[in-house]
Amino acid sequence: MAVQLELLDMSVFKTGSEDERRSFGDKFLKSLKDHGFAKIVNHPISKDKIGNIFQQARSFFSLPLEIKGGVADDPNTAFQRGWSHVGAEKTWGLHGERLGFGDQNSSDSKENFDHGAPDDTQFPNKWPSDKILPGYRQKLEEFYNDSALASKTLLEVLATALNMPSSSFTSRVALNQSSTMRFNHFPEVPLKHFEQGEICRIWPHFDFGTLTLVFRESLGGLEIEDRKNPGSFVPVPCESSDEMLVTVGETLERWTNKELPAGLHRVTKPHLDEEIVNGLVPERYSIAFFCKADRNVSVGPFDEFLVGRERKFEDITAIQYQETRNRATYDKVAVATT
Ligand SMILES: O=C(O)CCC(=O)C(=O)O
Ligand SMILES: [Fe+2]
Repeated sequence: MAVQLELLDMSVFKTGSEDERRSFGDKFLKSLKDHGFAKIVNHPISKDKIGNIFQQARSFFSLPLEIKGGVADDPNTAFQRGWSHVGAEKTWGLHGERLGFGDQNSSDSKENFDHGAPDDTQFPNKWPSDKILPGYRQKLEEFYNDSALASKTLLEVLATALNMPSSSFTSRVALNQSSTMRFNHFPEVPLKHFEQGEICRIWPHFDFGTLTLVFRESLGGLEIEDRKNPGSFVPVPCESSDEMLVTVGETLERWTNKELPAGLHRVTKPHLDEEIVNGLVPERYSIAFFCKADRNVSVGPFDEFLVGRERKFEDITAIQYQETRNRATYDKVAVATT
């Protein structure tokens, strides 16, 4: 059975009263606490912008392999930049063994394109030339900035709902150094590969950052852990193309000493039979904005969450944490950078 998360209406931050904003914050916190996820509508990123950015994703992935290869990601660096071919990422490496899914040869049945902050000189972005994809870079940079702003608003709302100063989380993402925007493309696959347990579009994982904003089209496939039955997954259908799904990532789990546990999720075949066409699972696209802590900030628990409670996480910097997670995803040694 699918989970129906309440649709939270963010227009209250434009036109609503103080009470409506507080009520949004309380519901947002409850949904994140109970499920690790929340669904938001009437957020600041317009339907047109979302439609346009999916168009950009389609244009990029339909380029010939040799052009995509010209902006290939280097898995030895801490942050992903550019194109990762189908099978490059092995999300299985993060939790597959513990959860008993797949095996160590299981890679993700997807290709992706990642970019970070427009002005990042430490891990520069990789762009296809403007002659090949006119306006691609500009549109993606705009979407990155819009998403960074929306994430900051949500982090402020969340801190306020937790009775903390509103800037508690945003002051740790203020340099906007580490957030990443990702285009995912899941090519068409025979259904039988899913049924035989050979593949997953993305194996069960937690995102690494604070909050993730996910944009999807209607085709299903995203499933979240059913916290009443740990280790089992339930679909979260996309009810409207401008809906934004917000995910609690590992950094927020660590900062709150597990007061807000991260949301385990995976991408697999759609749960509705009518979405399978002649034994084939159609191609699917999604877009994720991972709002991540600035590089030298600690991802250990805040003092507020340690009063009278056992410390669950060590104090390490966000960049060190990112390196360890990236290494597990690619099964390779990431270069140490500070
Ligand atoms: O495709 C989706 O719906 C979710 C994507 C996701 O979980 C990710 O990119 O980390
Ligand atoms: Fe994810």
